[in-house]
Amino acid sequence: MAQIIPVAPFDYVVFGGTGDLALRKLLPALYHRHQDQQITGPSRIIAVARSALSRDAYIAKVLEWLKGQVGSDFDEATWAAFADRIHYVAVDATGDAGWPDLAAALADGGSKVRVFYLATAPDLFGPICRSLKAAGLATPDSRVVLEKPIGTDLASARKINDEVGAVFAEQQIYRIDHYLGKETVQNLLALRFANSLFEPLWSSAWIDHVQITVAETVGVESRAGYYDKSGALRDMVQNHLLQLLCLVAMEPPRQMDKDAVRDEKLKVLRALKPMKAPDVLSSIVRGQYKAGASRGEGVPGYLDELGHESHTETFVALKVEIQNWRWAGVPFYLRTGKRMSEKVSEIAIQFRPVPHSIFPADAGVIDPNRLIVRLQPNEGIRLHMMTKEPGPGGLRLRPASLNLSFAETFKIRNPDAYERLLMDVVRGNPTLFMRRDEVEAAWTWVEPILETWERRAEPPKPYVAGTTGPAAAIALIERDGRTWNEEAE
Ligand SMILES: NC(=O)C1=CN([C@@H]2O[C@H](COP(=O)(O)OP(=O)(O)OC[C@H]3O[C@@H](n4cnc5c(N)ncnc54)[C@H](OP(=O)(O)O)[C@@H]3O)[C@@H](O)[C@H]2O)C=CC1
Ligand SMILES: O=C1O[C@H](COP(=O)(O)O)[C@@H](O)[C@H](O)[C@H]1O
Repeated sequence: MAQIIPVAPFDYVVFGGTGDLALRKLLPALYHRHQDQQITGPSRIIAVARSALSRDAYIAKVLEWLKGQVGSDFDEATWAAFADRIHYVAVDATGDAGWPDLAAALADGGSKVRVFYLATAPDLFGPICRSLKAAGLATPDSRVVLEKPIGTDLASARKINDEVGAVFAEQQIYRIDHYLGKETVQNLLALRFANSLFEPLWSSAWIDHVQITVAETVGVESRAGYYDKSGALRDMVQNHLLQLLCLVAMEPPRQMDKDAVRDEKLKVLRALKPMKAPDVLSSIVRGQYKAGASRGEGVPGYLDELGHESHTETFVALKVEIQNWRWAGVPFYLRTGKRMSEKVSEIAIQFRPVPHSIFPADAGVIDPNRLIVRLQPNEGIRLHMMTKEPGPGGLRLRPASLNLSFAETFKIRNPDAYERLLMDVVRGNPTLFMRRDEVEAAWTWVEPILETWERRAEPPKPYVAGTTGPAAAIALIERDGRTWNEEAE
């Protein structure tokens, strides 16, 4: 049984409270934390949105979504107590309406931790923060959580950071990247820094290359409006995939502390080899899904869903290099896409072959070791090794795996990333959140790619929905004599 340490009583003010993110992720995460008795005393969730809704109507909406999201963890008694914590205030973030009501709701809050979670479009972050200040609600101890995306390029990210920074000090600002809250992503830190086994091997001396894959089976569906202005590079690579890369590649931080960890990640981002125009053409593949099949059912293409022509990429594969002593010459292959053959997020560390084989040729081929960190689904860690095939006579080598399945080992529900992150904000621990300089360093690296794409105005390569992406992505890695890890679980 995991140890649950209750957090101090809080007022969580969720802007965008009627939105998809709040209803699908944030409220269910808070429900689970409440159910596990981590949320204490008079803690409240104050949902804020434009719609004129009564508290009862909002609670009914939450209930409808929650049942679908938490499944068998739903129970009436827990829900009744959780619903008591929920309040709703209609506020227009870009106008004057509703702010006095929010101030009145917070006035009887007592001395609780105050968190403003901005689950809205990022162009509202500045106006919301200014209004919070004008209404006297942004106290020196309160915290603000910024959902991704933080801007669409470096200039817009800086503008948002400046606007929010004019109201809140950096230590009050929590820029969320929910991948950092995933259990297996934190396990990557445990794997690297709570075991002495891997660190001596963790460099170009022993590692041939690294692959990071985040594949989804879903299409863009109801988020097409947002997604078409974003694309896979902005939506997934600039944040989630680069954060994963940082955790694989960073030097050991001196301690698990907010600045020690974020300083090391920042060094990696700054060491990424810049993508000049020729590199963009040779090292990156953009794709867009056409109609196909997903889990046995026909699905439309991206353009059919969107209803107009678009060059936005729904898939991207990149070969990335890190210019430092540890990683010189070790390619990091990243890929992410929508409407892929299966939902899988994993990191594959491919070790170098043995320097010399002592075995006769008929013993079989010696596959180099491969370490797979599976982020989702079937979270766990697998180490592929060579073993001797059992039996007398001769000596034949066979690949086999050491398999650590988290579900089988720990037998507890795998909490959603938001559960941990929402509680970390209340605890005042920003280690698993992005600092301003990290976000801006990531945009600095991504921006020349976007500029090259814009200048060339080439359409992305088509791929059939339900496949592993465009053929050019396979060629990207095979040109180097390597292959994507597609092994089945
Ligand atoms: N959905 C997801 O899975 C993820 C979303 N994000 C990001 O989070 C943000 C929110 O996403 P999502 O929930 O999907 O968006 P939705 O469009 O579903 O929700 C937007 C929310 O913002 C509110 N809102 C809009 N304008 C105003 C305004 N002027 N004043 C007050 N409230 C306003 C809406 O209120 P009302 O309904 O009353 O108009 C609604 O609650 C986006 O930036 C998105 O990119 C990030 C990661 C994942
Ligand atoms: O931030 C985002 O992440 C989701 C994928 O998250 P996961 O936890 O389901 O792996 C992605 O679908 C979405 O487009 C993106 O904005």
